[in-house]
Amino acid sequence: MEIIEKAPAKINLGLDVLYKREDGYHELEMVMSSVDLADHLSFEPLNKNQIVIESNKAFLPSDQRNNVYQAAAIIKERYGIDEGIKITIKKNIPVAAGLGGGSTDCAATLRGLNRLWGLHLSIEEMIDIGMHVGTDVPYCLYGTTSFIAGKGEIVKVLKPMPPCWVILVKPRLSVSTRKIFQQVDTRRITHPDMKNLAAAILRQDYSAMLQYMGNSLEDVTITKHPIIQQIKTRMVKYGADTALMSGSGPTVFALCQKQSRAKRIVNGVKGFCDEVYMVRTLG
Ligand SMILES: C[C@](O)(CO)[C@H](O)COP(=O)(O)OP(=O)(O)OC[C@H]1O[C@@H](n2ccc(N)nc2=O)[C@H](O)[C@@H]1O
Ligand SMILES: Nc1ncnc2c1ncn2[C@@H]1O[C@H](COP(=O)(O)OP(=O)(O)OP(=O)(O)O)[C@@H](O)[C@H]1O
Repeated sequence: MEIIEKAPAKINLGLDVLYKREDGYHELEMVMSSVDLADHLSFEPLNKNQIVIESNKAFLPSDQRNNVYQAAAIIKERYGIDEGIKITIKKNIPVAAGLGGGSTDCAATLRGLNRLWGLHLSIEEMIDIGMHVGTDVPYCLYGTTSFIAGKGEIVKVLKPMPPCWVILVKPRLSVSTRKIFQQVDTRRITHPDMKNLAAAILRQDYSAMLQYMGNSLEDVTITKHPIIQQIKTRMVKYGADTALMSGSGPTVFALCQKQSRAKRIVNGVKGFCDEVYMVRTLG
């Protein structure tokens, strides 16, 4: 029997870093949503008691460095599963981009193995395993517009964000989330208002949502990579309602409501950046 799971990319409509915690991580408040750009994972039983990872991207690790491998290994150990598994990842989400690719693959693996092995794991158990792999995994397990707090483990589902077009632009550079957090000085960064952002989404108020969107990490990443600011400026010039960096970057996303305008933005950034996606929000 083969099982398929879809793993959608996330965007940060908002990200605020409150303070550095004693455990070295940062206390966050975020609002995340998912878009219809997704990896596809398939799960097949193996005769040998092994975890085998295959993917369409040669540069992705296939051993314990892969988030998918880590999730499968924890499940096998915790629940004493003596069965082998082959997991094939069709990677469509850009890697190390701020779009949560590794975390969403991990969440899809928890869902897939839960089904395949009939484990009946609760969402709390899956969140507990997921937090050992990545702090965006709890959100990805829900995968629907949410307010997130703590290190990433507290998820409060909101309503779906008001539907619109999302244009994703990934400049040709990779950003280390850990290094960006190391450079954050919480007294000097901006602190976007996540509670009002969540309230705007609950009211389905598109213009208030735009007003409260913001990302505390943007200035830190832009200082290292000014091209991110150039992409933002270009997208607004071509008609975006707003343009913001996702996560720790470097991907920038723009929002707009009209398809014709979304196409104009895509044409305006193509040539400047070659990795451009025009997608919809997920309901
Ligand atoms: C910045 C975000 O993309 C926002 O969505 C995520 O919080 C990052 O999630 P991720 O890519 O799954 O990253 P993780 O592997 O969990 O964390 C990478 C590194 O970011 C830093 N980190 C992450 C989350 C957090 N609440 N505080 C932190 O300081 C830590 O140094 C950690 O080692
Ligand atoms: N299944 C996977 N998909 C993508 N990256 C993976 C995976 N497993 C491990 N990695 C590693 O994780 C690192 C970060 O990749 P990922 O795409 O998750 O970053 P990201 O989009 O910036 O995440 P976030 O937005 O949560 O910070 C890369 O160096 C990559 O090699």
